[in-house]
Amino acid sequence: MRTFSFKIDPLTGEEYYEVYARGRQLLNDPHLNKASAFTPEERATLGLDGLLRSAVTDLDAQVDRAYEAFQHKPDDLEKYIFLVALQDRSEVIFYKLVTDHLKEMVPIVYTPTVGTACLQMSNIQRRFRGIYITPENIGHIDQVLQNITLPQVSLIVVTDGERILGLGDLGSDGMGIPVGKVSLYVAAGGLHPHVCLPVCLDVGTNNQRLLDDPFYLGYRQPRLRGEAYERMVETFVMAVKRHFPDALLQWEDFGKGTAFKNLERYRDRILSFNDDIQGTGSTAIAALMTAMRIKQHRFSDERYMIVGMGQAGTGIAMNILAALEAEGLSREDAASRIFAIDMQGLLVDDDPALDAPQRPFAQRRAAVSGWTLEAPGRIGMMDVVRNARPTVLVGVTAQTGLFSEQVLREVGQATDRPIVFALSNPTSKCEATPEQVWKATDGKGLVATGSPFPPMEWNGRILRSSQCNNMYIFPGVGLGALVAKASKVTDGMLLAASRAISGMVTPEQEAQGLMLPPMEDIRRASTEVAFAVARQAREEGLGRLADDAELRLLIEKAQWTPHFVPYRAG
Ligand SMILES: O=C([O-])CC(=O)C(=O)O
Ligand SMILES: [Mg+2]
Repeated sequence: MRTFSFKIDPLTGEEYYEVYARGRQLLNDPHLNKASAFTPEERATLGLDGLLRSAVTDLDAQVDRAYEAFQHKPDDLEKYIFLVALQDRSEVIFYKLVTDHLKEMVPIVYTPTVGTACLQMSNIQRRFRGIYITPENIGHIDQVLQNITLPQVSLIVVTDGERILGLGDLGSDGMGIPVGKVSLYVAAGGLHPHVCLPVCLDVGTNNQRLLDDPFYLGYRQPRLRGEAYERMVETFVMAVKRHFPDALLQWEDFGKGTAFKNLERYRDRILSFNDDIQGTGSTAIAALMTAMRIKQHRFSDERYMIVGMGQAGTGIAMNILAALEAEGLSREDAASRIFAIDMQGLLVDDDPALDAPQRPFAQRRAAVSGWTLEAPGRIGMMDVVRNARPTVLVGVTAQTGLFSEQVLREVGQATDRPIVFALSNPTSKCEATPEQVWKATDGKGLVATGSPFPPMEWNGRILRSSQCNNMYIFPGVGLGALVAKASKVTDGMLLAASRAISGMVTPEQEAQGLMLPPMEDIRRASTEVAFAVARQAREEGLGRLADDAELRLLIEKAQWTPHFVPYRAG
């Protein structure tokens, strides 16, 4: 049942909510609760008399008070728990706090702390957010979607929890990730919290720790697989299409096998994209575009080693391939510059075990048959480093410290400015810290990581690493696609997003080694991405036919900043 409607006073043009909820119900609804900021008039007319303490404060004072309490929390997990509890009390106070202190808050509500939280979700969770769909309730999915109390659903982030960050299968404890992504859609992208829905497809888990944990709150079964799984996803997607035909669906942290399938199966059928394949791939290529400017190189001047051909590795490899082809290289010539390593070692074209996403990135056997190997057989990372002498290193393996000092040193000798992307999340899974890269390369490495790291002083200079995280892409892509009323998210739209992000990096930032805008600029970055995406959608004939100025205005109008709207009793 609706608890309020958004209205505009025809006489004054004032925006307000006509509120049907009263008293405790109002205070218990995080979308409506203003807590001590309810005005005396609202208190009198909405049944709040006596339910609040005497003082009437404004939003700024509420945020100051919350920030003070936040700072007293002893560690990051406690800070996370505090912020989630605040969000459960009042979305507006929560988002105002997060946007006012973005740099400090993002690593708590998002990567890396959200990873720590997901590892203990069943123990720390107080209230549930979003919706959980299981093999038991998928049969009445229409009822489930009717239980959503949001006034409108425009944006859905969905996971099945199989590959949460670099932490693996966390079942529905992984719901922390869609919740965290939604926080960035609002704080960075500017979407209204009333239109964003986190969803967990709780199909069970193969994580024995969770299955054995008496406190685990998820669907306590081994993962649903095969046709039954695919049927469930199809039923979900069709229900989304029926109930929220204009919404954008973001696929998040699925396992590799299902992620590629879902993306291909649905990318032309509904407005959707995969954050881990396309979002991470687009952010990485944006950072590489900047790196080429810094080095005054073309993509074809570099040799690329990608370790870990999961979703991120494959997405990045596809974008590098496209960038090389855009410089005029043939597909074959372009692919020969990419050395992709997965479980079996370097991907080589005579390996019968290659899967479809790996195949375009396999080296020709003839190209590597003359290599000197550490041991015959499998071609390992060190063999590639020694023989191919890569100048760009991308790690997406969830293997902590994989890029050893020796690897980094050798790459440092292959080029003036080695480019090292150690992208696994959270911090505990990083392949190499920026400090390790700089120490091994005499401060010359251009470094990006998935989780944030502090800068470092080196011979009197400040060196900075970039947080190459899909947070630079997804909020703006979602906003831009929605504002443009695009029917799908295309590769062209994602490329436009990457160009916009790279274009924001200033020469001063480049001089410090930054390849992406600093995190403090994430809101502006999202606006630029949204504009680039909407414009590209128009160029491709998939979006609104508005001119650039109109698109800018539409985006500006769509972006919400946290504030309270006056309430009138309805
Ligand atoms: O959530 C993040 O920080 C980036 C991401 O999508 C992942 O690591 O799966
Ligand atoms: Mg992800």
